[in-house]
Amino acid sequence: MDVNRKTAYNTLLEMEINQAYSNIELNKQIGELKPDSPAFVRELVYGVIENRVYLDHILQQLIPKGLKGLKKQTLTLLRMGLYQLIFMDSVPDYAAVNEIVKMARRLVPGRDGFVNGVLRGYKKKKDQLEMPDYDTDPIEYLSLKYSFAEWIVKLWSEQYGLEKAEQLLAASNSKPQVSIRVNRLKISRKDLAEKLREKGFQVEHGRLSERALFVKGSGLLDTEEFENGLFSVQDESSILAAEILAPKSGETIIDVCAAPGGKTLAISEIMANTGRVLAFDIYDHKLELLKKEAQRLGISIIETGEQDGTVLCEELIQSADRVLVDGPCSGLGVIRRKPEIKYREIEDEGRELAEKQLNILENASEYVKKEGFLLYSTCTVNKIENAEVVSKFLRKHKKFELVRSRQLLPGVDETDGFFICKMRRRGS
Ligand SMILES: C[S@@+](CC[C@H](N)C(=O)[O-])C[C@H]1O[C@@H](n2cnc3c(N)ncnc32)[C@H](O)[C@@H]1O
Repeated sequence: MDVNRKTAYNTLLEMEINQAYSNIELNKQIGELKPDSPAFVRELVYGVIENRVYLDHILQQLIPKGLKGLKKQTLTLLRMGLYQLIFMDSVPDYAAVNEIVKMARRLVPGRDGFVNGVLRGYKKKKDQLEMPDYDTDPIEYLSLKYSFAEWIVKLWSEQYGLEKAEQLLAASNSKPQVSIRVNRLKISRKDLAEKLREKGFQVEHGRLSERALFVKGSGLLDTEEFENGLFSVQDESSILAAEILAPKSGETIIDVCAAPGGKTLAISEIMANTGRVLAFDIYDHKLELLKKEAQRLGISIIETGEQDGTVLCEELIQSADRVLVDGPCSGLGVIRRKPEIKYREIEDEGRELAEKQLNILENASEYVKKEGFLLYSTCTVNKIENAEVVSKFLRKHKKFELVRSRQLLPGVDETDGFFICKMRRRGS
């Protein structure tokens, strides 16, 4: 069996069966099976993930009984075969079909004839396949054009209008630029930019943050600058969130949903590693990465602890100058990095998550000292989880006032889709 396609198959099947994350699973499978062409594997895996809704729409038309009764193994092979036939010009059609049929013979015995028939059926029927029409059903049309679950297209068109929703869909399918946060405890932005340029990287200044750089070139994480903690890879939106929180040296900061720690570390750098940063998360093991990164960056002011943000911790009441709530969310702002989010189902368009987010925010607000600040952020583009959570909070908690709020959008701000809302606790 072709090791490249087998690696892609294992990754896609694990995602299908166990909801594995694409990047983690792909790296694991590449490490174990050692394919000859990791680039081919990546293209096939991400191609299938990014086009899954479209591929399934075509398969529905080729399989009279529909996809519901198919084994996950068979469906995965069909998606891989169809993706190669439609999108991979480098693979001849006969190879796309034959290789997948060979795999079917081994992996789903007895179903190879069916797989062969469906893939050959595509070649015969491809000009007769039906596509929805924008004027008749714009939601279904956009869902297929950009290969997104219909519920997301509907949600964005209700919240932003059809035109802006389409911009968001297109931008979410684009590749993000690599952005890094300069560790100004160790080096200035200008000096780091120079060092990286000397090594052949293309470097530009960030657009929103004074400590961000955009870097193009391969091997960034193999540089001595990375090893020595001169920078971290982080989207500019997250760096901006830490800058808007504006922590000062010597203050006490609480980060209630801190792992894996990107913002906690940015906050500590802004504080010049002076003061106290309490970093909590519900999963203790996820805080290990934060501790390791703190060492690499030369940060010593972070104290970590396992704590459920939905439970009020009495000891922390009014103990912090600033509190960050970067809570769990639907992730609709980071589809550029995690394309599988395009077809994940989320309970009640995010309303269930919003209840949890509000609960965590309310507890966290108790930790803020008088005249201190509270920052709520998410990596999603969904008003139910963003503006609505904050409005509910502010309506109920009159001792807090809004300072500023901003929804960053891919395609507009060239960042992840990211929501930042800063509030202040009144003095009396
Ligand atoms: C968006 S991530 C945080 C990212 C982090 N702030 C950063 O910048 O790297 C949300 C985090 O919330 C944590 N989480 C989920 N439910 C929680 C809860 N009830 N209490 C505390 N943390 C929770 C998750 O484990 C996850 O690490």
